[in-house]
Amino acid sequence: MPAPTVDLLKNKLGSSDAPSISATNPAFIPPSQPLTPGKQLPTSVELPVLPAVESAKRLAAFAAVDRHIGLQHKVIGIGSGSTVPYVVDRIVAQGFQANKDRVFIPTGFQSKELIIKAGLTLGDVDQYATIDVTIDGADEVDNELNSIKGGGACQLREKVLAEAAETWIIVADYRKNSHILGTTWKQGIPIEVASFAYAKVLTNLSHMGSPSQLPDGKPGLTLRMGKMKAGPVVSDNGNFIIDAPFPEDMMKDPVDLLHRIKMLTGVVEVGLFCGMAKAAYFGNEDGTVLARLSDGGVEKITEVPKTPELKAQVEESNVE
Ligand SMILES: O=C(CO)[C@H](O)[C@H](O)COP(=O)(O)O
Repeated sequence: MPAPTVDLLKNKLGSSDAPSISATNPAFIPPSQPLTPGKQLPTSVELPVLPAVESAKRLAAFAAVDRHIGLQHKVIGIGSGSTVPYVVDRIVAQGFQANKDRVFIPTGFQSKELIIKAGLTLGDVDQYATIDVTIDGADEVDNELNSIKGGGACQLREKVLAEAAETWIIVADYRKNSHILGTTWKQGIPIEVASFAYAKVLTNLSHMGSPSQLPDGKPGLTLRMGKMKAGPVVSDNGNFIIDAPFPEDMMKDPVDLLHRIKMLTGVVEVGLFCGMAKAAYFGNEDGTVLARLSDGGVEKITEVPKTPELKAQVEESNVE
């Protein structure tokens, strides 16, 4: 493993004259907390008050980091979306000692920026083919912890990092917790395609049963178009994105659907992640977190501490 940029980390994480920048909001600069061994540890951290859904995302992210990112985890995958910045915030809150010899692998432009702005060490999956833990968001999660991903058009790298990870964890708010995929995420399965092949793949998907219009009159099978940009969305990998909804009876068997779509020539990756997650954490509006595990176990976490316990443990053990 290459040596981490300790000086950069110290600046961002540990020194009192360089306050850490919040990954959630780069413009929010919390009071600096010296993390130097031997200094008194802060007992609590004031977290910004957030709207209910944001607070739910933050809780899920904090609980997942606390449970799955320990000192032994040195190569960590960072997913994409609006929940993941809280994952980075919590990792940063574990402190300098915990982070100084870790490397972080992004799933796209957004998470790369998060990693860099947090002062963490950036790596890539071509350097680290095996990742200890990847934590990522999801657009919807079913009973079996299968998920739809790609709302942010990052599903190719997200799936590579999910597959490379020994442990892949989902973080989301309560709205993503479903029985059957497509119940709440109605815009369809995000499919990354080679740009020149999009028209052929659209035709293939239509023949497979993806409707051009939804029952409520909203658009069905579509090439995803840019906002504030004329033309289609182009992924971080230079490809187009198709959103393909399917009827409920087809969504009930996401593994079969995944295999059928993946076999279409021109498809690069499908935003169906089946049988990959070890656990999913759903933050609730009431301040609790629902953890659903791949073995079918369910746990309600009633309290997520403001400060990660790991930070105190590591720093206490380093007190001179
Ligand atoms: O798959 C994704 C990006 O491609 C995201 O993880 C997914 O869209 C969830 O995002 P958010 O946390 O904003 O709900």
